[in-house]
Amino acid sequence: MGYQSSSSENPNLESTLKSRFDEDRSTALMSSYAAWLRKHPSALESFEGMMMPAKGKSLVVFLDYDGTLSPIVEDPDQAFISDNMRSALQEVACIFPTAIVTGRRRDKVKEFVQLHNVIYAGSHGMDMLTPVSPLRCNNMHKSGALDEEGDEVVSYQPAKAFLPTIQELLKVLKEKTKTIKGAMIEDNKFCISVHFRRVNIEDVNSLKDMVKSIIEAYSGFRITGGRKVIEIRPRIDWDKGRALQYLIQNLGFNDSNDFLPLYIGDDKTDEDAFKVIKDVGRGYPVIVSSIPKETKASYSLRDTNEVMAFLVNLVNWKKSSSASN
Ligand SMILES: O=P(O)(O)OC[C@H]1O[C@H](O[C@H]2O[C@H](CO)[C@@H](O)[C@H](O)[C@H]2O)[C@H](O)[C@@H](O)[C@@H]1O
Repeated sequence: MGYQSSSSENPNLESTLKSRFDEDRSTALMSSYAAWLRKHPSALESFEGMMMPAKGKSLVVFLDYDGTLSPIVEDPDQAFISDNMRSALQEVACIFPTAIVTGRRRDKVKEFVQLHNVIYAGSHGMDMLTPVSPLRCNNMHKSGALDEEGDEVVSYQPAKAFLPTIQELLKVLKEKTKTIKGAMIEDNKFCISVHFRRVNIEDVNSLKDMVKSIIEAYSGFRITGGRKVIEIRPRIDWDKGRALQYLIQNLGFNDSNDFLPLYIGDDKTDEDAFKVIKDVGRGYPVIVSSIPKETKASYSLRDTNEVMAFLVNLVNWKKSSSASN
């Protein structure tokens, strides 16, 4: 029998095997992504067909923030939106009623986005200011809150009664999680995020257990998950799906068959909004993902660059369909 060298005796063999393994893995990933794409076609590649039913109807645009309008980054405070994305969004919002529905606090996202003609629904829709009159297209870069600017707004904050306990919880979480390096607590006003993106992998479960045991003492709260984040929210029947329904009604579209909701999001919490659109039976739930994922969305976009290209397409589509009428 011939002698067969093992990979540990032969570093070249080891690296050949590794690169073959990597190739095999990326081929497998590519083919599973291709299979997933058949079920959730690219909203860019399907754009023309997708927009056929939208001719003559009002499109209402809903967008998540992190992972949709801004790329995922290590530090949540550095999740800036690019100037190009801002311009695309500004144009979209000039044509279609547009809302950003985010898990973050409303004022924080408004500070990032800096557009005046967009509705901001913060804390997973638990903090909404909706305009009484249509949003203006001038003065897009005003940075103050709508009410401070003198515009009439309707405020909806279904979890207001939880604010004192949320403040108490913030203190407890900040104090207790100090022992876990990299853990970060974000105050999202009506909910709290405990970030573990920068926590050592071996400490993540301890952090999760710690948060779980703290929240067990607060029966009015529940835990949900996002991208390397534990989210703590008041136990009320409200989520991004309910926020979408509220906004549709508030914008005056509820009794009309002539509107189509479009919702683009990347996270588990966006699934509630996808479900509402699926239940309505018309409109466009679009997931942002570069890997196959269990989702209720009908269409997909790979990343924030594709989201931007899609928004630009929307503007051009509207301009050309208006010109041909
Ligand atoms: O509903 P969203 O707008 O998607 O907000 C969900 C959470 O987004 C932010 O966290 C995520 O993005 C961070 C910046 O890219 C990233 O560092 C973090 O790991 C992600 O989970 C935000 O900071 C959270 O408060 C939101 O709950």
